[in-house]
Amino acid sequence: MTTALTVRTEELSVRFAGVPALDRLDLRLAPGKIHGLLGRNGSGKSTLAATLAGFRRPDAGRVLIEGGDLGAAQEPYENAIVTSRVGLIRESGDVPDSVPVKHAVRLAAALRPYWDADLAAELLDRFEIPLNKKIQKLSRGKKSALGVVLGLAGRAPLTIFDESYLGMDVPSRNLFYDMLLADYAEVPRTIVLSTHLVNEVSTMLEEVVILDKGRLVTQSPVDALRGRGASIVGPAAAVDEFTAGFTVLAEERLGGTKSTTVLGDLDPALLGQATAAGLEVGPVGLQDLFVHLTGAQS
Ligand SMILES: Nc1ncnc2c1ncn2[C@@H]1O[C@H](COP(=O)(O)OP(=O)(O)OP(=O)(O)O)[C@@H](O)[C@H]1O
Repeated sequence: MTTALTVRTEELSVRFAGVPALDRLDLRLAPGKIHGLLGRNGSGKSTLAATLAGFRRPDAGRVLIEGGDLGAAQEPYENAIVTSRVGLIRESGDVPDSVPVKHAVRLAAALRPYWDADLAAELLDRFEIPLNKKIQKLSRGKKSALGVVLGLAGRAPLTIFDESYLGMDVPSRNLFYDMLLADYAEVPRTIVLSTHLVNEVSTMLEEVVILDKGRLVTQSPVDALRGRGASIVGPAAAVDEFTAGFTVLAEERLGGTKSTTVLGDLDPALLGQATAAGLEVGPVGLQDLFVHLTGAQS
């Protein structure tokens, strides 16, 4: 039985040639949730993922992983007990690619204490990955899919997908999201999805960590983040009048109808005004907030 792990970082810093890739991060990833690790290119997502998985030693501060069958908090670096329970799936694959797929599957089965062979067989079949083909002969998408299969079937109590599915086409990515959600419902574990495809994963996420230039921008439950703003939809003139005093994150127009995303709290009085003006008020999109918080261009 897999048991989810809790992750904490304390003042975690990682530097390359003196330049910080992670800068004094204090995080807590609650057990048994799907966390989005979001950030623009170079914001430190891969460095954080590798450090959580024990692939990299912090330059300062520390990573602590606890709970499940690990018990008390332990640091992952050079710790075989912890690293066998943490699955990091990167696009590079991290498997020797001169061997056939079935060898990589056997190796993963031997290394992963919670490996599920039936799930692996089902996933290899669903993603149409040929068992006898050498990994180096697989297409980029199939290589990514193999990484995803090994990551899901490993059922590691902390499983981190570091943009490992980006090489896959849309139907394959959708299959990955469906299989992840189905298996997570059956065997809860702590999942981290590192990505900049915010829209694609936003409905799956329960918690979000946003990095920018190695710093923590925010860590928050998704619902709380969505509550930081609102989208106002209705006749363009009425939307413009209502949103005049707000910080606008995004605007979209279709004929006479407009949708404007604003930052700020809409109290009941304002919500009443919006309804009276014939406007619809919805939660803010995660992508719009991400763009705003990281200064990215959509
Ligand atoms: N091995 C390395 N040597 C030197 N600098 C590195 C190394 N790995 C990462 N960096 C630097 O650390 C910073 C963070 O990189 P990182 O790969 O963690 O970001 P990321 O958010 O995963 O980016 P992306 O979305 O582009 O994959 C960047 O400035 C990058 O250039």
